[in-house]
Amino acid sequence: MDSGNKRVLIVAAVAVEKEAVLRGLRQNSGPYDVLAAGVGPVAAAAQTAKQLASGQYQLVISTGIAGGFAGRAEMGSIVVSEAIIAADLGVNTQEGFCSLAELGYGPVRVQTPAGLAKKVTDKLRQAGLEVCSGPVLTVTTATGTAEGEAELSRRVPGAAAEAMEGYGAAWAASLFGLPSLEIRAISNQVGPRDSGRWRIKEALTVLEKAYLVLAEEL
Ligand SMILES: O=C(O)c1cccc(C(=O)CC[C@H]2O[C@@H](n3cnc4c(=O)[nH]cnc43)[C@H](O)[C@@H]2O)c1
Repeated sequence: MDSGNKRVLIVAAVAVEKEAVLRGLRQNSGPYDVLAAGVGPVAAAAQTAKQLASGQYQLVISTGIAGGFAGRAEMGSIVVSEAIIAADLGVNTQEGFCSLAELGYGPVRVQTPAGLAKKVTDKLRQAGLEVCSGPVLTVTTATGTAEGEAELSRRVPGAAAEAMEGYGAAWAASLFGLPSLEIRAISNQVGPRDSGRWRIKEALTVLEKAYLVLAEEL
């Protein structure tokens, strides 16, 4: 991530995520700003757009913890987006889910520049982190059943993770003509709700490690 003379905006949802990112970046005054924008795509989009209006940025990163799809992203691993997809933006019909894109109302996907995704993935892997690069889904309702997980895997083959903000931040970035990326630490598996198996502290530690590695790149 060559920042040139422009800044990188890192958009987390909640304070503990923001703090983990800042610990990784060693709180120093590099060319980045870290926000806790709130939970969900609307909060992420609104806060990202507000911040980008200053015209100081070259890249937006949506970040935090996420659910991982089994067989793609296990607990304690990192997911780097190839694309950021609004996976539940559409209509449920008797024939099944129909996305906004299929209905002709515009995109539901923001592509991450391939070179950027590869560079970040390689860098994190070289540092010994377990990393998967793939589609990261944005949902407005977290998945809590095996059927829900199966349906999302069917809609987006190769889906690596689900979270609740990425598409909002990425859409705001695209309105300003900026590229975006999502970097998530996996705290739980997507599927039947079992909050006793969530590993939020561990995921926040992995998130911190990821930003320690990326600090030199930002
Ligand atoms: O209580 C629950 O069962 C529950 C299930 C999923 C998510 C939550 C949250 O309150 C977390 C929302 C927050 O964390 C991100 N996140 C982390 N894991 C997931 C997930 O599996 N699906 C969706 N979002 C997830 C999300 O980006 C929010 O910022 C509670």
